[in-house]
Amino acid sequence: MKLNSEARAIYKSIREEIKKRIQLKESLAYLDNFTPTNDKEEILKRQNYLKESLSKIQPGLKELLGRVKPIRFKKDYFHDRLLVVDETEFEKAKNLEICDVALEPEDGYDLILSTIGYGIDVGISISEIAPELYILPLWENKETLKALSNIKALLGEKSVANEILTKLKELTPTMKKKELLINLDEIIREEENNLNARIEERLKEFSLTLSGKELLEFLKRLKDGNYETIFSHFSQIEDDILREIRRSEEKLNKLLEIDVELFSRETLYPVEVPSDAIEVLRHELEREIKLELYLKSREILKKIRPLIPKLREELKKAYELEFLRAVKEFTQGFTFPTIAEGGIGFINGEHLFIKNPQPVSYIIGDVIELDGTNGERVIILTGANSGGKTSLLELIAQVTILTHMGLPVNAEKAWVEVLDELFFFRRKRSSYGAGTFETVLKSFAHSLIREGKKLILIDEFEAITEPGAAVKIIGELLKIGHEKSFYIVIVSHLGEDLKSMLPFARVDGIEAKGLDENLNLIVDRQPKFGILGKSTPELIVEKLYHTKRGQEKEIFRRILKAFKE
Ligand SMILES: Nc1ncnc2c1ncn2[C@@H]1O[C@H](COP(=O)(O)OP(=O)(O)OP(=O)(O)O)[C@@H](O)[C@H]1O
Repeated sequence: MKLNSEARAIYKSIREEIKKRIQLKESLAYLDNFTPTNDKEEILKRQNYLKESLSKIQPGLKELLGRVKPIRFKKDYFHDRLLVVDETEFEKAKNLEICDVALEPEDGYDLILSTIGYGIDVGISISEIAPELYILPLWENKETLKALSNIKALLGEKSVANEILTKLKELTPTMKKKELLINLDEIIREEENNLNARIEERLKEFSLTLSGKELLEFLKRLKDGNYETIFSHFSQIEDDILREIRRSEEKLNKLLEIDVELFSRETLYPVEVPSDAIEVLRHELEREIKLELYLKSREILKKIRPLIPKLREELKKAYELEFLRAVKEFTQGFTFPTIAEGGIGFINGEHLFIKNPQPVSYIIGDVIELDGTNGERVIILTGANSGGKTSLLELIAQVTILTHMGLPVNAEKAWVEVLDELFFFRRKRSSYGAGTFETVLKSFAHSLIREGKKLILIDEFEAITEPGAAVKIIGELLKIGHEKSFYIVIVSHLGEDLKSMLPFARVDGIEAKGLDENLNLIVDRQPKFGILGKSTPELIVEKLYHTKRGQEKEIFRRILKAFKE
């Protein structure tokens, strides 16, 4: 379906409304499947798809879908492993571009994999050589897997995400160790501090026990040359310290699943783990964890590999679901229009961007029957200033565009004919120069050229030229439009003149009903069909008559009287 630039702006604002409700970037692409089309079958297909899918959307989905993140299995090069193969396999192995390949084992690798019995036995496939490529993204996206599983549960369906999560649990101890490795320094230094604090405590106690009577006893033994007891006394504290060191070491060994003497015994206070010892340990642990991670990943991948395509499907479905959820949120209270022949009509349409709008019913053509209408295709919309004429044109455009997108529309009921083109011409407030007049006139003429089914909405054209000329121009344009069976709604204050020129046209009027208790205009946004809209000057005069005093009041009384005669 073709839209001119201002109609396109309305389409864009509708798209924006849906877009801003979509939480996942990956769901945005689905919007492109709903561009306005003049293909009736396609519209009906979209309607059927939405009717079925929107009914599945439930309130709890928003939060769950918001937690879905893309799971990307990206190819990587593993510098930590060497694949040893024989000559016949060398090319094939190299072409995988996943890790170094050699004919003989070499030093400097954490993992040696081989097809010819040098290290861990593997076949030449990515899932055997680097199973982490699949397993790590899944592990890192456990939240997404949980969300997918809950989404499916909410829809009463089974999810492979659940199965994958169960299998991934086998990786938990290895991953915990990996976590510990990141904080290895802090863990060791913390234990070191604890240990030194405990030793300090012991030393303090020890010095206290030396005071007083015991000190005299000590001196006596010293005089007697009885060094043994003195040594035994001091070695007791040494034993105590060594016991504390072992306690700390056992704690660390248990935590890190190792068996090493970490603390140096050379100085007993303060004790310290030398930095290079930590580095050696880190390296050792890294190798161990890598191997463990590789082996477990391989094991898990064997079981879940067949589930990955289904998982991809589920993710795609989740993106689609999020798109549908946003559409449902946006179209709350809307209805699917009936695709009909003979024009555009709706009951209780509500403007998308006016807060608490008054619902308006309208008809162009003979798609439905409303009192006061007679199947007219060309309509002149007249009426009170700020009555809602522009807003009604916008509402007609919104209903038309939504229909052609295949979406439900913002009305209680609607009947819309499939159109080839939609034109919307806004009133150009900014300039009244000849340039503007010329361009506007050209684009009006342009809208009438091509054949096809068209809806042309024009907002107050006379604003850019003098009323006399406007009647002639508009009159002629509308005649051409009528001859070509286009649907046209034009906002104009020249209703009376145009009506006498164009017997085929209907003149509708939006009217002010009167003044409220604060003397503000009460406008009935619902146009009266076939009735020229009274403009509001009379009500303004009435307002002034009521609010002014003395001589001024008298003037307004006389004007008001003139209106009533
Ligand atoms: N159906 C509606 N319900 C509630 N408010 C509305 C409705 N239609 C229009 N309005 C409000 O009325 C005001 C005037 O609307 P609009 O600009 O469409 O009037 P207009 O008749 O085109 O005015 P003008 O005579 O200046 O061209 C706007 O603030 C709009 O939000």
